[in-house]
Amino acid sequence: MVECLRHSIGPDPFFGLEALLTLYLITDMHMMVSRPEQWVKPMAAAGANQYTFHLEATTNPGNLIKEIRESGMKVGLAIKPGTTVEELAPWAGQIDMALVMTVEPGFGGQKFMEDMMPKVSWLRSQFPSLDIEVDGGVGPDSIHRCAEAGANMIVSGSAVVSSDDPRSVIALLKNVVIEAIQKRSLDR
Ligand SMILES: O=C(CO)[C@H](O)[C@H](O)COP(=O)(O)O
Repeated sequence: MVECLRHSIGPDPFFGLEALLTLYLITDMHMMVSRPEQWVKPMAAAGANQYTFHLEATTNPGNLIKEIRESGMKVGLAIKPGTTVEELAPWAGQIDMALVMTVEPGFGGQKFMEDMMPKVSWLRSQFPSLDIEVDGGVGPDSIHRCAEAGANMIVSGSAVVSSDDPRSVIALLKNVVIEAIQKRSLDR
């Protein structure tokens, strides 16, 4: 996953992105930008596989979903902590991944917002096969809550890079999520 965050609106491209994307086989672009419409074609041309935009950043989510699909990418839809899951729900049947932010977009190292977990649980109960991602403050202390709530995709920055043993942190995060997925499928 590649995160793109811009604080100002301007004509400058994401310099060097194409070279970066060729290094990865699967890339999900998390576009924490205003006017996400303007980057759909450039990201598709650069080789992105999935384009995740913020519901708060567009006035026409339906049209943007269509544009992303027509550009040959999968669709991710993200919501900030202040946005309700009911606002995302009407689009859930048309997207590949819902991203529930557990910090305010901006920078890594923030505290995990546990009170976002009901959004994840609700989405999982309503959309059993939807990819649900959690992003922000996720690490060994919070991963169990995310996995139990139903997240099957995790973004973790600080917890991994600040560890003396990043490999074991990644393995732990992965195992907790896989175990929760297996448990859910047995319970069904
Ligand atoms: O996208 C973010 C903020 O904009 C995330 O919080 C970040 O990328 C993940 O880092 P961390 O695990 O340190 O919260």
